[in-house]
Amino acid sequence: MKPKVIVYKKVDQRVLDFIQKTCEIVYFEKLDSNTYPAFLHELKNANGIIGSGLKVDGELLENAPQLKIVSNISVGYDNLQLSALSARGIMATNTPEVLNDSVADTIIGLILSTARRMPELDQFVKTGQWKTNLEEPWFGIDVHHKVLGIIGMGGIGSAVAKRAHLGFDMEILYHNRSRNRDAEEKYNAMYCSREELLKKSDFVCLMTPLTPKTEKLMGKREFELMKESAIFINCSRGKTVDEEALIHALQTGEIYGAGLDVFVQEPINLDNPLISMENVVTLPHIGSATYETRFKMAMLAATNLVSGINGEIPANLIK
Ligand SMILES: NC(=O)C1=CN([C@@H]2O[C@H](COP(=O)(O)OP(=O)(O)OC[C@H]3O[C@@H](n4cnc5c(N)ncnc54)[C@H](OP(=O)(O)O)[C@@H]3O)[C@@H](O)[C@H]2O)C=CC1
Ligand SMILES: O=CC(=O)O
Repeated sequence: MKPKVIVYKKVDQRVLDFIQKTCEIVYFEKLDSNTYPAFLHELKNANGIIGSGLKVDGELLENAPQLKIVSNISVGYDNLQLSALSARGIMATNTPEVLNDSVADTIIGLILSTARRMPELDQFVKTGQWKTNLEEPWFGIDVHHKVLGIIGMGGIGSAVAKRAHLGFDMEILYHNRSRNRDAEEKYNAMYCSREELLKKSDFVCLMTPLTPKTEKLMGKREFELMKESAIFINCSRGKTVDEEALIHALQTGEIYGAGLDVFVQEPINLDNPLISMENVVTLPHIGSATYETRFKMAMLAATNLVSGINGEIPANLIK
C-alpha cells in the first residue's frame, strides 16, 4: 500500500502526477470551514502533508499520529511550530532560492511604484483627470543613485541588491546578524548597524523571516530614525512591523511612503488606515506569485515531500 499524503493547496497537475508515483493523494484545493473537518479526518492516517500557510502546532499534531513530514510550499515557515514537530520526530521542509528572483522583481516594482506614484497616476489617467501636462504636485522621487537599506540580506535580499546596484546604480547598505560577504563583493553592499541603515537610507526594505526576534522589528523608534523623505518596503511578513507605528509614521510625515505586500491581518480589513493613504502602495501578498515560480515552488516542495516519505533527508529540511 502506498503511503498517504494530503495536498491542501491547489497545485499543477504535473505536481500531483509526480507525488502520485509514490503516494496516494487526498486532495483539498483549499482549506476553509467547509473542507477543514474532512482534512482533520484524513490527517489521522496521513504520512505527509504539503501546502502553505496552515498553522501546524502541537494541537494539530495530536490529530496526526502517522505524520512523517510537513512540506511547506513557501520559503517562510513561521506557520510551523518547530518544537512541536521535532518533539514528535516529524520533518519540516520549505522552498528557498527558487523564488528569489520573482520576489525581488515584486520588491523593485513596489519601490518604483511608490516612488513614482504609479498606481495614483494610473487612476488619474483612467478617471479622465489628465487634461494638461502635469506639474509638481504630481512629481515623484528618483530611485536611481539613491541609498537602499536592506534588513535581511539573505536569498531574496541579495536578489534585490543585485537589481538595485547593477540596474539602478543604487548604493546598498544592509543589516543581518551575520555578514553576507557574497553581497559585499558582488553588489558593494556595506554592512552597518540597523540604526545607521535607518538613518542613511532613502529606501528601507525589510526582508527577514518572522521569528520571535524579528516580530515588530520595525517600530516607533525605527520609523523615527528614518529620513522624512524615505520609503519603507515590506515583503517579509506583516508581523515584522508594528503596524500602528507605521501608520503613525505615514500619517505624521515621519516617512514619505510605503510599499507593502504583507500585513498583520491578511486579507487586510478595508477599515485599515493603510488602505486609504495615497502614499502607500499595497499588494495582496503576491511576492512570488508568477505561474513559473509557483510551479517551481510546488515541484520543489513535492520533491522534499517524497524524499521524506521515502526515508531520505529532504534537500530543504528545516533545521
Ligand atoms: N511576500 C512574499 O510573497 C514573500 C515573503 N517571504 C518572506 O521573506 C523571508 C526571507 O526569505 P529569504 O530571503 O528566502 O530568507 P533567507 O533566510 O535567505 O534570508 C533571511 C535573512 O534575514 C536575516 N535575519 C534573520 N533574522 C534576523 C534578525 N533578527 N535581524 C536581522 N537580520 C535577520 C538573515 O541573516 P542572519 O541569519 O545573519 O541574521 C538572512 O540574511 C521569508 O522567511 C518569508 O517570511 C518570502 C518569499 C515571498
Ligand atoms: O510568503 C511566501 C513565502 O514563500 O514565504
